[in-house]
Amino acid sequence: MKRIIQKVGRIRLVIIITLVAALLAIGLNILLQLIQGNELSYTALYRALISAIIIAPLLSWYLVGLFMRVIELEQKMQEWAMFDQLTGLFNRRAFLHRAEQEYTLAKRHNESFAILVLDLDHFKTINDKYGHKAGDLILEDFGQLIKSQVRQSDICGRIGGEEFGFILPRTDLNNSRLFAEKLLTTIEQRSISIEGKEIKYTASIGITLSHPYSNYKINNLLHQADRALYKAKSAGRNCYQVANAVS
Ligand SMILES: Nc1nc2c(ncn2[C@@H]2O[C@H](COP(=O)(O)OP(=O)(O)OP(=O)(O)O)[C@@H](O)[C@H]2O)c(=O)[nH]1
Repeated sequence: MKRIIQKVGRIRLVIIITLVAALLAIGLNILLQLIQGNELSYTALYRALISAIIIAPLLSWYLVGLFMRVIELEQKMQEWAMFDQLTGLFNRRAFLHRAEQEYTLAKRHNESFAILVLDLDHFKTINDKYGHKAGDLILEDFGQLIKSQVRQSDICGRIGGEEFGFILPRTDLNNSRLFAEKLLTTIEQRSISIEGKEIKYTASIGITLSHPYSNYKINNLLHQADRALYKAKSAGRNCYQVANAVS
């Protein structure tokens, strides 16, 4: 039903239902008159047809509309369950789910992939200085920026307040470094205007790799990337570091 409504559209569906209702009304009326042994009354047929033509479009317009609203709400709920409202990226749960899928796939095909954890720098200071709304706007802006920077096959999500995770399939250390460098430069060049003030922000990144022969699970790999991120913060921020296990 859902697919039919989406494919046919509300107006066409209402016209189809009306035509079917009119035909049914005439058919049933003829059947009823035959069963009762009456002569075919054209006035009764005419009345049945008119009432079907009046009632069917109104009722079906209302019901199809109601059904479409339910479909829209269902789609919205699915989105809310998967995506972070502020950035439009995967939320933590969806990110971890997709990461596990990539992990299984990479193992099966004997491939490596990169895991990056990125954290916006001094975000508390930004919130304190410009207000929570400005912090939210930066997160929104960052979500847009990320979407323009990653490939369709990459997986990225907001895994904490101002922390983001990336899975780059079939990516080695060299290419992960290039990706991190490109991302940091793009972020650095970005500025957003809030109440006439130009605000700039930076980020720090931790990188690790998943090898097909290693037994590290996604959680272990995220911890490794987190530790590398911590090193990047200690190294002065606005930079990336690679986890000890792969550097
Ligand atoms: N505006 C806004 N702030 C958030 C959101 N989620 C987390 N934060 C804030 O992000 C800040 C994170 O602060 P810290 O963990 O101290 O980190 P930081 O200030 O970025 O410092 P470093 O990570 O060490 O560079 C806190 O003030 C949180 O309140 C959000 O959705 N919106």
